[in-house]
Amino acid sequence: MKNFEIPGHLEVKNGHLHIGGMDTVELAREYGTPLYITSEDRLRDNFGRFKKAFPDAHIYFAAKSNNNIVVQRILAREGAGADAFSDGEIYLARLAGIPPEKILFTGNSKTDAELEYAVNSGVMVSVDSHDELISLSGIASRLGKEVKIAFRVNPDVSADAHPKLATGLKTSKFGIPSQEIVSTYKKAKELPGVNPVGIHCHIGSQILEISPFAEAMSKMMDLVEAISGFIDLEFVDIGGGLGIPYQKDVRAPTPQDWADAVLPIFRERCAKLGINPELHIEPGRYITADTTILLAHVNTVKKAYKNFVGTDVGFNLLIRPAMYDSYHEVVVANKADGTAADTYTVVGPICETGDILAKDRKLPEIKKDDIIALLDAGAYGFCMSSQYVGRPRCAEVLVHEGKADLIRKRETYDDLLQNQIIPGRLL
Ligand SMILES: Cc1ncc(COP(=O)(O)O)c(C=O)c1O
Ligand SMILES: N[C@@H](CCCC[NH3+])C(=O)O
Repeated sequence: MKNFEIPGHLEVKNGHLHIGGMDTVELAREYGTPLYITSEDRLRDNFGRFKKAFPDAHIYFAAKSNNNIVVQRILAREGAGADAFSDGEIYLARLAGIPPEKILFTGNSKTDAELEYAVNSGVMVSVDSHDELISLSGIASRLGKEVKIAFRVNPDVSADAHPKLATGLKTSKFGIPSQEIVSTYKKAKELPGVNPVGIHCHIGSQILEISPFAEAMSKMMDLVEAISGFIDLEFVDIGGGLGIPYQKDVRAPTPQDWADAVLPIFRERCAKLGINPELHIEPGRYITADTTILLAHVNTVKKAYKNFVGTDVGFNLLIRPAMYDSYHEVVVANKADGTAADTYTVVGPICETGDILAKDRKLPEIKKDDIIALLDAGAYGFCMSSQYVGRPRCAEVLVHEGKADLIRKRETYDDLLQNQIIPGRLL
C-alpha cells in the first residue's frame, strides 16, 4: 500500500488513483480539469469521528474551511451547527439547513449591517470587542430583540501553528484579553438586547500538538469560574484547530486525542462549580481536508535548472502552498503505483514566481497530459480561490456510492465579467 492510501477512500487500483471507489483519471476525462473531487463517505466519517470522541458536545462546523453548500448540507444532516465568520456564511449555513440557534457568528470587525442581519436571523454572536458589544446592544434593542452572546477570549496560548494561523497569542487580532473578561461580562449584563450565555476561544489552525488545547481549556475554565457567580453559562466553545497529516509520515492527533485531553478538565471543573454548560467545538479542517483532491492536467514538463511540471492548477485554485508554504501530497493519478523516478517541482499557470504547488518531489516519470492529484484539498481550498490572471474557477464533483454529481459548475469567460459595468461613454 502506498503511504497516501486510505482504505475505502483513497486507493490505487489498476495503476490509477481512486477516490470513493471512482477512477480519478476517468473523472478528469468526464469533467475536465482542474477539478475538485470530494467523497461524501469520507466527509460523514470524519464528522462521525468527532461525534464519537465528543459524545455530549455540540459540533459547530467551521464554515470558512469549505463553503460548498452541498458539503454543509451533508454536515447539517449529520447534526452539525456552524461557526459562521460573516453574514455571507450565516446566509449559506441557513440555506444548508442549519437552524439559527445552532449558528455562532464569530467574525472580528463585524459591520453594523452584519450585526443587524445576525440579530434578524436569530443566530448567536461571539463578540470580539467592546465596540462590537455596544453596537450589538444598540441594534438588538432598536429591533426589539435579545441576542444570545458569547465573548471571544484571547487566552494567550501558543499553539505551535504557522505564524499566519495562530489566533490565540497576545499579539493576535482576535478576542478580548483574559484580564478584561470579568468586567466585560459585568458590563454586558447591564446592557439591553444582549444576553451573555457563552464563552468562546479559538487558538489557531493546523495544530499538531495536543498540549495547547489542554492549556486553553484550563485557561477557559479559570475564566468560567471567575464569571460563573453572576453569569448563567449555557455553553463553553473551545473553537477548532485540530491539524491533519498533510505530510504522510507526520504523526497528527485525532479527535479522540483532543477529547481525551480536554474533556476531563471540562467535566471536573464544571462538577466542582456545580454547573452544566454545553461544550461546543468548531472543527473545520479535520472534517473537510482529506475528503477532497484537486486534479490538475500536466501541460508541460520542462527540464531547466530544475524539472518543472507545468499544470493547469495554480494558486488561483489552491493558495495554501503559496500563502503558508503548505505541503500537499502529489500523486500522479494515472501512474499512482509508479515508483519515484526523478525530482520535480510542480507549478501553476499564474504569472508569479511563487506559484509553486510542490517543491522538489520525488515522483514517477511525468509526461505531458498526465494527471496530477493534489491531496487534502478540501479545507481552505476552493473557498480561497480567485480568478487571478483571467482564469475562471474550476468545477467541483461529489462522489458517493459509485456515482459522481457535479456540485459546482466550471466558470466561463462570462463569469470573469460578472458584476463589471462598462460606463456608457466607453461602450
Ligand atoms: C473561530 C474559528 N473557529 C474554528 C476555526 C476552524 O479551524 P480549523 O479549520 O483549523 O479546525 C477557525 C479557523 O481557524 C476559526 O477562526
Ligand atoms: N486558511 C488557513 C486556515 C485559516 C484558518 C482560519 N482562521 C489554511 O489554509 O490553513
